[in-house]
Amino acid sequence: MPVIRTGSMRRSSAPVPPPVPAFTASAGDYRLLEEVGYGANAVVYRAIFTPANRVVAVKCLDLDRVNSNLDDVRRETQTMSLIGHPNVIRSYCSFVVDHNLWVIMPFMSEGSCLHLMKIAYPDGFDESIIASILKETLQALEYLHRQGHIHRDVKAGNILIDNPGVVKLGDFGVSACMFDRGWPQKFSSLEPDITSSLDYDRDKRFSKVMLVTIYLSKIAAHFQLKDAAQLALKKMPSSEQEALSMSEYQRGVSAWNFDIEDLKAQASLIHDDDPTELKEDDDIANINDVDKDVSRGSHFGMLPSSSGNNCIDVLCFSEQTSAAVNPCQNGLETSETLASNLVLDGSEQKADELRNKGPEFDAMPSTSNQDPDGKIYRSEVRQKQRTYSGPILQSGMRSSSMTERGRITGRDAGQLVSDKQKSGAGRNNNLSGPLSLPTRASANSLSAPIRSSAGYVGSLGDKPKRNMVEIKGRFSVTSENVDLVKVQEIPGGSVSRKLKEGPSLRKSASVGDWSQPANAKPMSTSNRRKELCNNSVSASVLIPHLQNLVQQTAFQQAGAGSADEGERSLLVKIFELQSR
Ligand SMILES: Nc1ncnc2c1ncn2[C@@H]1O[C@H](COP(=O)(O)OP(=O)(O)OP(=O)(O)O)[C@@H](O)[C@H]1O
Repeated sequence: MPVIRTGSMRRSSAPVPPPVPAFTASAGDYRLLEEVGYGANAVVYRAIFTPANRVVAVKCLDLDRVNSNLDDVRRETQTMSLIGHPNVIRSYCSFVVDHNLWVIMPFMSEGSCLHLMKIAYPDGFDESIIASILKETLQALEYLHRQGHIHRDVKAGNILIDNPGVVKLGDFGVSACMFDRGWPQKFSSLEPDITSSLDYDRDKRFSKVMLVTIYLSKIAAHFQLKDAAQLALKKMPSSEQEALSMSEYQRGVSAWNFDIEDLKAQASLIHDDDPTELKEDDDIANINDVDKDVSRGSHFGMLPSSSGNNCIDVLCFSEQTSAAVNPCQNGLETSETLASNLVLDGSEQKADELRNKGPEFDAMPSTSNQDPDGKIYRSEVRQKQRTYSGPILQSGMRSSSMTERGRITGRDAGQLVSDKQKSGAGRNNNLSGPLSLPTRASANSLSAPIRSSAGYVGSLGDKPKRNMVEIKGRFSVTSENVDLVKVQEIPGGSVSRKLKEGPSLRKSASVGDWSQPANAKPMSTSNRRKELCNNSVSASVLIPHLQNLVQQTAFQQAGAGSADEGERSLLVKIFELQSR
């Protein structure tokens, strides 16, 4: 039984392939063995290339059947022969035999993901396996997109696996070249409903986001096939079951619930001339560089700009905030420093707010008694804050390795995913793909809801435009992390209001007792600094947590429409947090 070993999918551990012999375009040189798969237009055989005694796959396309669409055949063979990427299957050569076109390609011994699921993983792959396969598949897609190709048929049956765990994307039968008829048309033909009337200049970043998301959602939906066991038993599904399966797939895809206008609006906020922005073509490539950035402290390879950019990058913000609220480690930075940072980045209003709250913030009561091991805790804070701020790195992803998490987490993709999550959170918590929502549904109180530039606020239907402008860049989170009042602004937030006003606040405050006591005396600057040094840890930890709780509760409320239930769950989560 084939085993997918996620670790073995790393290229470094893959054995060096033998040199490719000169394959000939002569049918006599190939001995067809067994049939290994078939699709709409082709049968695929395992075969031996006898001159070199080399195992290959021969895809026999029935030209009679594809007669009406020879262009597609030409495109497929052309594309495959030009491919040069370890995650994309290439063709060694192709030639016509009778009414068939033979395409000679590397033999992928484990077959397709669909095939594997049928025979060995009837309930679908584990999340870690999915993550690995997705990573490799995204690399393939990133390469293809750079070359101007759109695959248009990404599915489990077209993701092929070789013995040491090599993943290759195959089947270019319906792929499109962006340079053929102009980009927008091609892109529209990918997902006509979604991409009508795209303007290349305005929407190019959006397009990248869309492509990645569409692919992710489709792949994820495929990996969640639940009828694979039945197929494995070679039972034909009944028409009802087939319909059910199809609807499951469609839900898997549509659960992303694309809000095109919102995405376009966000895309248009990103300035391409910003030096800190990635080049357009580097967006997806950046996905692969995440690991390196993690070690440098910037998860997504997006560095914050101090020049008022509109970069949607909550992560980098979190870095600044961590620093700012950890004066012990980074020199003394108080609310004034935070405010300056905000001004630097063009968020004067937030800066003013923060200045006004400066004494409050600076004089937060001590929790040092409750945190005797403050230093260690503080160092954890930095890490945790980073994690919370990542657009896609949330609770479930934390359980898998940072490497895999990061690689699947592009800034734009994550942002879009977060948008989809926020918009669909109330309805379809389980449908947005195994990489995020299932874990989110079961998220504990510490998991950060995925955030985007548009923010959860907009997603809940309260003045999305205003919120988007407020939240763009990294400042929204900054102010929320240090400014508890911000929590109150969450719409539908009867819970948050209660959190502030009601006894539950007092209770939850016992976690870190971070609220300013009414009778607190003003402290001297040095005391305040010491206190801040101690308190900032709990404040920086607690506030985002509580905020996340509130967000989650707000999501739940939006879905369930039950304030009481949301409040109860909030209390439960606060209790969990407290006990940690
Ligand atoms: N190189 C290969 N090595 C091993 N198996 C392969 C290879 N290529 C294809 N297969 C198997 O054959 C099946 C059909 O191949 P392919 O998808 O290329 O055919 P198709 O007719 O283009 O299919 P579709 O209906 O998706 O268009 C795949 O799902 C896979 O199981």
